[in-house]
Amino acid sequence: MDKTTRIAVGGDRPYDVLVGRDLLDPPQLLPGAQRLAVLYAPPMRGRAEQLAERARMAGVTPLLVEVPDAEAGKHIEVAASCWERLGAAGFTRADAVVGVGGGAVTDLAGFVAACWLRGVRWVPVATSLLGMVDAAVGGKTGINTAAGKNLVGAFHPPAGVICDLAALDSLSPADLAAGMAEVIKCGFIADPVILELVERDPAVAVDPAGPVLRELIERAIRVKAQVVSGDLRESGAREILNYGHTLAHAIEKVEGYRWRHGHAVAVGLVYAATLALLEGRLDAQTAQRHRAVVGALGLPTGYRAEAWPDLLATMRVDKKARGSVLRFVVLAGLAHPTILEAPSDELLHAAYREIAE
Ligand SMILES: NC(=O)c1ccc[n+]([C@@H]2O[C@H](COP(=O)([O-])OP(=O)(O)OC[C@H]3O[C@@H](n4cnc5c(N)ncnc54)[C@H](O)[C@@H]3O)[C@@H](O)[C@H]2O)c1
Ligand SMILES: O=C(O)C(=O)C[C@@H](O)[C@H](O)[C@H](O)COP(=O)(O)O
Ligand SMILES: [Zn+2]
Repeated sequence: MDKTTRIAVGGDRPYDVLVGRDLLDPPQLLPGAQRLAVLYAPPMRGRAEQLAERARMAGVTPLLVEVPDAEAGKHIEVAASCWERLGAAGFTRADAVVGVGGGAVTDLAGFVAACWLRGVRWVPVATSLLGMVDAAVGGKTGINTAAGKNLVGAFHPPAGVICDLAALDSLSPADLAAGMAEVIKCGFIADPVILELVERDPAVAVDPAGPVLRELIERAIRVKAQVVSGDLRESGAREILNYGHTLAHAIEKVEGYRWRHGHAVAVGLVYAATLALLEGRLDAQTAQRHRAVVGALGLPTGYRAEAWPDLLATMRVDKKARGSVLRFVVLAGLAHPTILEAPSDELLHAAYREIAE
């Protein structure tokens, strides 16, 4: 039997992230729950049904709720339809929500739970790499709107997080690579050992059957757990987890949410490094390391030149902006994140020209 790792997340409402194989028991994390709404998208139907069966065996009544896959599920109308289902089933504050899937489904499930009766318990069962290392941990929940990515949401910590490594066996190579973008983000902002493990052999690093991926997952979760333990509501330190995301979210919006989040983050990391290099804050070697690691994972390192005006306009509604002042997370050195306040449009554009295709 494979061992389960427990990573503690602190704060006012502490919980554990469980990392292991064949973990399918959210009711254990939800004592007293009588009903569980199990939200899932079609690719994870089998896993959701298995989980529902396990809940039934534990004396808990499951309500299976299928939602559209990926970003199509992070929509107010989908959330509203979930609330209708909870209402029809008479969900009370004793009951709970479980999201089984990638980051999109767990973001939606957390948001549905955050708003129902002003907040019921929830557990994300992360099935994608990105979900395990990032989306399921930390209590940020939300949906997209016409105005932008994740602009509506709530901070609502889960009762616990389940990362079932067995799920990764069926994840596509493109989604594995997307998850690696958030893993290396953690390497650049806080844990350079992550970068060394990836650089040693990128193909081995992303192999779910190999010896390295689990260590990378646990390292990335520890970085996130440590940051959010001290700053759930992103009043300061948590902003470092947004490294690469100012441009990434703009690319996602310009692409109509058809790009993978992790792919957009990959471009955003290279952009943020270039910005810091041109501003004189980051050395050329560390900036170049971004491009090399991102490229070695088969992730994109640039974006369309002609998209710049749209990207700049979208970045102005980034959550880190204050009034008309844009703010970027940039590195002043490896594992030394800082905030770049009010960069000029000339600097922003010059950095973009370096990554434009
Ligand atoms: N809340 C947060 O802190 C946070 C952090 C990072 C990202 N996010 C959000 O997470 C989302 C991205 O998550 P993602 O990369 O997991 O994308 P995703 O949820 O869209 O999943 C990608 C695809 O993989 C499929 N999938 C998931 N698990 C699978 C498995 N085990 N086998 C086969 N297919 C599987 C999904 O059904 C989907 O088609 C974005 O919406 C992003 O904004 C949130
Ligand atoms: O948890 C955080 O904080 C992050 O910034 C992690 C990001 O990887 C994630 O994509 C998050 O959803 C972005 O948050 P947002 O507040 O910019 O929407
Ligand atoms: Zn992200």
